[in-house]
Amino acid sequence: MASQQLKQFSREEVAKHNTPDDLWVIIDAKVYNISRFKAMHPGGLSVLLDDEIAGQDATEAFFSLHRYEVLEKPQYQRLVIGIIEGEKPAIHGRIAGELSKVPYAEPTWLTAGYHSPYYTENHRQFQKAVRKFFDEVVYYDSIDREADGKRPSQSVIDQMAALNMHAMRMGPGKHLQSRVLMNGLVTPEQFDYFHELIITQEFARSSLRGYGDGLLGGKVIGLPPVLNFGSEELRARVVPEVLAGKKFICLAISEAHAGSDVMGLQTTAVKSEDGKEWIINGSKKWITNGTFADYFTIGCKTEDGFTVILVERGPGVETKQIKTSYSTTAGTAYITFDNVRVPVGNTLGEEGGGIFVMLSNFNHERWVMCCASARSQRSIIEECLKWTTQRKVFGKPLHSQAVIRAKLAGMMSRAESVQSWLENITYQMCNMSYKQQAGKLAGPIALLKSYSTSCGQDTARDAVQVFGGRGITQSGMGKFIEHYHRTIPFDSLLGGAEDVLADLGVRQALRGMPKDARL
Ligand code: HEM
Repeated sequence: MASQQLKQFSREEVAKHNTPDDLWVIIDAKVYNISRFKAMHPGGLSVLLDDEIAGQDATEAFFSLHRYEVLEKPQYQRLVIGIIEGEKPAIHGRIAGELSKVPYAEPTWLTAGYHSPYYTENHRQFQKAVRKFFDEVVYYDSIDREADGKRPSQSVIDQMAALNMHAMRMGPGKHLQSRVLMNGLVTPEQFDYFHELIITQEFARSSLRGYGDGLLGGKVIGLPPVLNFGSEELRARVVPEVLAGKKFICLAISEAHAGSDVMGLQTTAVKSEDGKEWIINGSKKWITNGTFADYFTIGCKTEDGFTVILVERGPGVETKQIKTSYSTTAGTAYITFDNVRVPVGNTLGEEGGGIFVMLSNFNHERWVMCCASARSQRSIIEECLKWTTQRKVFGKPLHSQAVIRAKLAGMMSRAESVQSWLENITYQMCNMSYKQQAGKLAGPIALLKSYSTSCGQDTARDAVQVFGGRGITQSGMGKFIEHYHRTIPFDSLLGGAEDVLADLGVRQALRGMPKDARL
């Protein structure tokens, strides 16, 4: 019910209702009758009967123990019986599509009064529309699916397809040609890596981690080899249905036997006697979206070395769910291939040229992960700033403690540095060909990925300290901190382990050392 239609009460009137059988409280100007609810209150009865709560203004006490969303639930909305005369509710929760005013909760380009050389007016309009879409369409599905572990709802996938969001998540390129993007807000020619960064960051902001990967993360990494190295026939058949969200694809490289050591993989592909088919045997592990994928972009050992092949789900392909520390909505799978026959035309790139196919894929994949990591860190800062402001210790807000402020300083500095470096690299990507990117950016992107995920891990650890027990509790005030802390190791492993990537970055740099340089 709108505030103006509510019955008005004076604070003196509310104060009279302070007994177990007749119990009212005021929260943010609204009057709640909790006489019947008190017995069901998850926090117990006694806290509600306290002299400072019963019949009193419990706003501060309430917000130091509950998230705003508790008040939004229909079963609790029903407890509202009126409003304090002459007052209006002043506190709000999430407002779909809006920018946050909490410091550091948005990157500087989205913060009032700050400037950026990278983003145009078109990027700004695009960001607004994308945020509104993710807040309205994705957020609640993300919470529900993360909880029940089912794959992202097809209705969300379809709504994204209608805006050509699946195509945009593949970055700029020919696959966008003649598509209407975001209801025509950006043309395929205008669409650049900053538009893609916006999609990835808005998505990371409004979805939980397992869901984030579940919502076609496999396509983001599994489709590029088809797009860039598949035959025309294969592309014409596979790409449209995947970008329409009708069929699902995943990238299957790592195995129980090997991960970063791609040459140590044991899945084999041998040619049939007539040379027309590959016969594939082996297994793959930790494959995102594998449980529901129709297509598998897989790395195999072949006579000439390492070859990437597109396999379609069919006889001999079996997928089993792996339970990881995030939800099964990501569809993480163990996959077995037993004498799977695939036309040789499904080879992606040259036979024996799989390493090149993989390497050219890695840059974009890792950059996407950096976009998401930078954005998730900000969401954690927002949670921490709100919590340390509303939580009182020794009669003062939690942030009055210097040790807490020191943790916040670390979080803010890390998020800002990751975003600034990311935007610089994104700008380079906008001005380089795909080939130039492979040559010049493989090192910097590897270093940035390693740096941003290690920043994320530091921020997760600090946030748990700031939230205390709530930071390890799956419901209530710290639920997003618990989730972040539990799932952050994914960021630091997917797309290359942190240490391996840091080393790759240095080795790439050393390759560019001038021979005549001396101290
Ligand atoms: C309309 C009024 C209220 C409603 C609908 C309500 C609802 C809830 C719900 C749903 C929870 C558990 C969910 C969660 O973890 O967030 C909870 C926990 C709790 N509530 Fe309330 N509550 C109300 C008022 C109050 C008030 C006035 C106090 C007074 C201090 C209070 C104290 C607590 C405590 C101590 C907990 C346990 C918190 C924890 O486990 O960390 N509640 N309440």
